[in-house]
Amino acid sequence: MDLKEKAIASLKKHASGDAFSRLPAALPKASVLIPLLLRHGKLHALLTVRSVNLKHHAGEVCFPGGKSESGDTDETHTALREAEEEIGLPSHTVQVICKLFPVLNKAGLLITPVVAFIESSFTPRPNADEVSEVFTLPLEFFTKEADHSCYPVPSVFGPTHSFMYTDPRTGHIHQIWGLTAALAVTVAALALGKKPEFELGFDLDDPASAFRDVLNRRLSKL
Ligand SMILES: Nc1ncnc2c1ncn2[C@@H]1O[C@H](COP(=O)(O)O)[C@@H](OP(=O)(O)O)[C@H]1O
Ligand SMILES: CC(=O)SCCNC(=O)CCNC(=O)[C@H](O)C(C)(C)COP(=O)(O)O
Ligand SMILES: [Mg+2]
Repeated sequence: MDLKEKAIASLKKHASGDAFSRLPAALPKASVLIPLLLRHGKLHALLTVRSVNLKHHAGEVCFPGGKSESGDTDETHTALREAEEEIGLPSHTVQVICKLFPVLNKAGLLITPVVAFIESSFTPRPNADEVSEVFTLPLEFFTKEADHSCYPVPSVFGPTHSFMYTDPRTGHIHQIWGLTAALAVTVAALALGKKPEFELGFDLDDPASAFRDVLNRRLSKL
């Protein structure tokens, strides 16, 4: 099996399917698309830098995504629609792999991560109202200790991860932390089938139970 097929098989084992579609309907929902691509024979992930003019998370690094709208048929539709709006990613060129476990953020938004492969040749067209920059980086970056640090503040699971990535194309230094870092670390570990050099905070063979525990704990506090 090649790299991509291996990643797909491994990610699919952790698909949440529709196990969470019966959560409290009143919860506001959002989706993020975690776009993977092959570049120079390696798996890469695509991230965006949010416009400094946004009300929430201004200037922060995140995956394409946003809040669910009434016309969306499901979480995947939300993720694809948002990615098309934010970076001009045509939905029909996207190979959706699976949905992962939803996470509840501090604002009470239930966020479903949707993992997908996009074409290696994709050229982003960022919508300047929402996105100031788009970059890709090797997924294995999120398994390495070199540019990683940890804050003893609880995040999605375990402590808050933070990475400093220097983009060799632009020289820009991006901080990737919090929710986005937690998702990147999870997808890197699952897709590459590799434990990170730092403490992951959950069992790589059974991330579902860790995610379910975190979600139930958060839901019980609502
Ligand atoms: N055309 C537009 N111009 C400026 N901001 C927009 C916009 N469309 C959406 N937004 C804002 O962009 C943010 C992300 O939206 P979405 O959920 O669709 O990704 C939201 O703001 P905040 O994140 O500041 O609340 C939303 O209000
Ligand atoms: C809660 C944290 O961890 S903040 C730390 C770093 N920032 C992030 O990880 C960005 C997290 N936010 C997002 O991904 C988006 O705002 C999201 C919650 C998906 C909503 O999308 P939208 O703001 O409408 O387009
Ligand atoms: Mg958005």
